[in-house]
Amino acid sequence: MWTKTRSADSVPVSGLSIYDPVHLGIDEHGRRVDIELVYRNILFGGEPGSGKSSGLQNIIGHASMCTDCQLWLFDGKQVELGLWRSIADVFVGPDITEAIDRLEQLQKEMDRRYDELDQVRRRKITSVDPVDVIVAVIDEIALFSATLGSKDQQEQFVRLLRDLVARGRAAGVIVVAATQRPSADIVPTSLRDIFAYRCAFRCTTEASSDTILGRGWAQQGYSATAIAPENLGVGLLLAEGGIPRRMKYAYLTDAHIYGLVEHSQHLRTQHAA
Ligand SMILES: Nc1ncnc2c1ncn2[C@@H]1O[C@H](COP(=O)(O)OP(=O)(O)OP(=O)(O)O)[C@@H](O)[C@H]1O
Repeated sequence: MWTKTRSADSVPVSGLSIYDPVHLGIDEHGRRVDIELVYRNILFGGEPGSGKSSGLQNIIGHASMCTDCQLWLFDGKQVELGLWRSIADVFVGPDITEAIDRLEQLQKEMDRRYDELDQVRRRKITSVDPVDVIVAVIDEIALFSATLGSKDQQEQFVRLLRDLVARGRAAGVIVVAATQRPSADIVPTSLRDIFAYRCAFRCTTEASSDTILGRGWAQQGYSATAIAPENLGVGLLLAEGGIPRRMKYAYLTDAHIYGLVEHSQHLRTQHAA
């Protein structure tokens, strides 16, 4: 059982809250990298096979151990997030119509929460409120915004995504998104800039790296092109107002995920009882 006096290098696996820091990995000095995800969003980008899913899996792993959040998984590739399917509150495969329906549902829920907050003259939900934080994980953005469906549907998907990233935070809607196509058509500046956390895994060009981190970082020496192809799971993590931090993500094997899923089912059943 996790207690607040745990040692600095252990990672709690039970009794977590989505309001707790989320462990992602270690930096190049061997220090833990934990992020405050609540009230924020995170974007992962990098070439195929660079390790982006280890970023997603760590966040889902944390959320799976929390009884104060819902997991909404949008898996354009169907198999990337599939291991978590049995504990997901919503699971959308490569189906643009369903993805749009679900994002609209999230948008309505966000607006409903803002109406309620407004009525009680508050600006954001907190851990004492009896509402779940919703963690919406989208892998891969490009499949929904540029590959599946019609142009109209793709544009609608991007509009909804942008609105949720821009306005969802205080209403307890967190967007975690990944793309293996870090280009301006998939991640326009207006979308990129509203993610508080951005992480670039290995990229082939400085322009791609800047597409994720923000213009100018490559010129200042922070380019994900410098990550060697064999350094899987290494990324440059940028937090609002900071400088990119090179880090290595913790890696969850399939066996770890099976274990977490089983434990999560147990936690959720206990919580519902
Ligand atoms: N943090 C990590 N530590 C060690 N190895 C890793 C790590 N992350 C990924 N790998 C290795 O790299 C392989 C590819 O990683 P992963 O599937 O996460 O890449 P990806 O960027 O999500 O790929 P895609 O763009 O196809 O979704 C994994 O199967 C694993 O072997």
